[in-house]
Amino acid sequence: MSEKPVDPPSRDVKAGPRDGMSYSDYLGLDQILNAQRPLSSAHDEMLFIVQHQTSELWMKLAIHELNATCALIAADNLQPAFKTLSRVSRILEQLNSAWDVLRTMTPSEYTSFRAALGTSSGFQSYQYRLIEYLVGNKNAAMMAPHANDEPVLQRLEAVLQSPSLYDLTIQLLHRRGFDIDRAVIERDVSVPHVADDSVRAAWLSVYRDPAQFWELYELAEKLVDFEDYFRRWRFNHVTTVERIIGFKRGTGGTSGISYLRSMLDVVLFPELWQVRTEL
Ligand code: HEM
Ligand SMILES: N[C@@H](CC(=O)c1ccccc1NC=O)C(=O)O
Repeated sequence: MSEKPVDPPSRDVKAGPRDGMSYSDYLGLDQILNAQRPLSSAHDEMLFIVQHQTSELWMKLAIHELNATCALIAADNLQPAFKTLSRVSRILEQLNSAWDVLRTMTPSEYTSFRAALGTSSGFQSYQYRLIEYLVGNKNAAMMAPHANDEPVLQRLEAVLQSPSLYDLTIQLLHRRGFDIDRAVIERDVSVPHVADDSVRAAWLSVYRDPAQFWELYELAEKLVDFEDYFRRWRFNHVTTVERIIGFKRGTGGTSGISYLRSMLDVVLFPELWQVRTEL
């Protein structure tokens, strides 16, 4: 019996001709695989570079999915928002597992090339800052490292001034009939949301009767999932840092461990955590 001929892959005519396009061309591997330029002869610097580059790629996807999630929630289109939010949590899981690779680097191995890093630091990751802003950890001061990069500054500023994932969720609660304080709906979105009784009361109603508010209940749990994974990322970071550089100051100019530990206290969706005590 002869085999059915395989159809050629479909082509997107908008993108123009692609004859002869290879795997490498499509993925831009020339750029990606030539972007590892160690500054020292230390063996482990390659690990350090690849670890950060892969993290930045996953962050790029997380931003793409978070932007989509925000638009979907604003449009009351919750089912697809659940999918994009789940994907973001899975990306964080990926980033969390990646710490296991970096943890194989000892303090002496890191010290052998740390000086080459100069004043560069993860503190200057604009994609990380975009994620923090998108999910509501707003702090205008964190734009300072990007003062000389106008396009990045504009992106950060736009997200800083836009409602976060949680602001949009609270607006959704309001649209679905919950009595949310006006001050919360009309708040200045460029600063972090502060826990509010009317929001907590709304979530309490949702959690007390999931069957009646199933979509909101599912959204709430997806948000808790996200924050849970994000907390794990922060914890993995601070623990790895302590293990590798102890209490040395950070290259980015912060106190290092004490600064990173203070970030463990950030609560993105406070009422969703508070409500648990009342159930
Ligand atoms: C040897 C490994 C690492 C060490 C010793 C380290 C150390 C530090 C320190 C000390 C800070 C505080 C800022 C400073 O003063 O520099 C920091 C911030 C940061 N690091 Fe790392 N880090 C490591 C790996 C990573 C990796 C793999 C990532 C992933 C992208 C990362 C992302 C960040 C981010 C985003 C911040 C800013 C955090 C915030 O402002 O809340 N770091 N890191
Ligand atoms: N802040 C780190 C340096 C560091 O980890 C780093 C340096 C350059 C690019 C990314 C980095 N990763 C996370 O902060 C340190 O103080 O050793």
